[in-house]
Amino acid sequence: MTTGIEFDGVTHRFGSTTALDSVDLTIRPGVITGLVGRNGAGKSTLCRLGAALMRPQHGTVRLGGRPLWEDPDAVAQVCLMRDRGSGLENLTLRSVVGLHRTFRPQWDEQTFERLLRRFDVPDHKWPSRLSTGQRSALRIALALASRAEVTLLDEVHLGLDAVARRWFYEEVLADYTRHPRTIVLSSHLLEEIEQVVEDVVVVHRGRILASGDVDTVRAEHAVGAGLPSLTDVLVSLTDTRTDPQTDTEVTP
Ligand SMILES: Nc1ncnc2c1ncn2[C@@H]1O[C@H](COP(=O)(O)OP(=O)(O)OP(=O)(O)O)[C@@H](O)[C@H]1O
Repeated sequence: MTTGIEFDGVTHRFGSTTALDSVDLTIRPGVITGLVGRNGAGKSTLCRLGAALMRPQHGTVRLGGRPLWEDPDAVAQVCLMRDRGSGLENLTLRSVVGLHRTFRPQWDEQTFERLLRRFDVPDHKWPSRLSTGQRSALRIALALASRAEVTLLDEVHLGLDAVARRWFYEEVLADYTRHPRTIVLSSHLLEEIEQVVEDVVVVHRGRILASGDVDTVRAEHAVGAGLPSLTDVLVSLTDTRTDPQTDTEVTP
């Protein structure tokens, strides 16, 4: 059985910044969801709360209906991989793999080793000595081989070159097809993830402006003939400018 994530009235602030504002959202179980939004929209905050890295200040995050923060078993079902701050830098590769072997019950060593080979990641170096793209590939290999019920990939592929990004999308789809589960891809590369995701969530200034299956969200924002791209949708929802006459924001 696959598990989804529910955010129920979640508000989270950092000082005077409201990163998430009364968010009600369901990430459907067993689906690949794209999490999109402009810089500072709240995507990483959603991911961190979805992996219980932080406790929501208001509201509840649930995994398969169970409050996540209070439930260590549920937390163990979530794998969040980010482009930074995952602690890789201070460990040897052997220790990193050892931790995954211990704490990820579905850990698949063969998949991990195959992905390191495909992305040409040297396995004799400390993660801190890898290039940016090699470190991204290592994180991707760790996340996919973990086979967690819920996998959150927060901008994890940004360091990859164009060819490696194509492999990344192939690998995510292939692994998902063999082992269907809930995967969230947070990314600014909208045209690329559009090929891979089934659902999309648009976040802006801590609020959810649109969510649902990609074609429905695109159809809801169609202007003329044909469906707009996800970039068009994001622009139409968030491109605010200031009117110099009134000093107020206008949306085109
Ligand atoms: N640790 C923190 N301390 C203070 N403010 C923070 C912290 N983390 C996030 N914020 C603020 O919360 C808001 C949401 O940030 P978040 O990182 O979730 O956005 P994002 O959508 O992931 O952005 P980006 O696409 O630029 O990575 C931003 O205004 C950010 O400055």
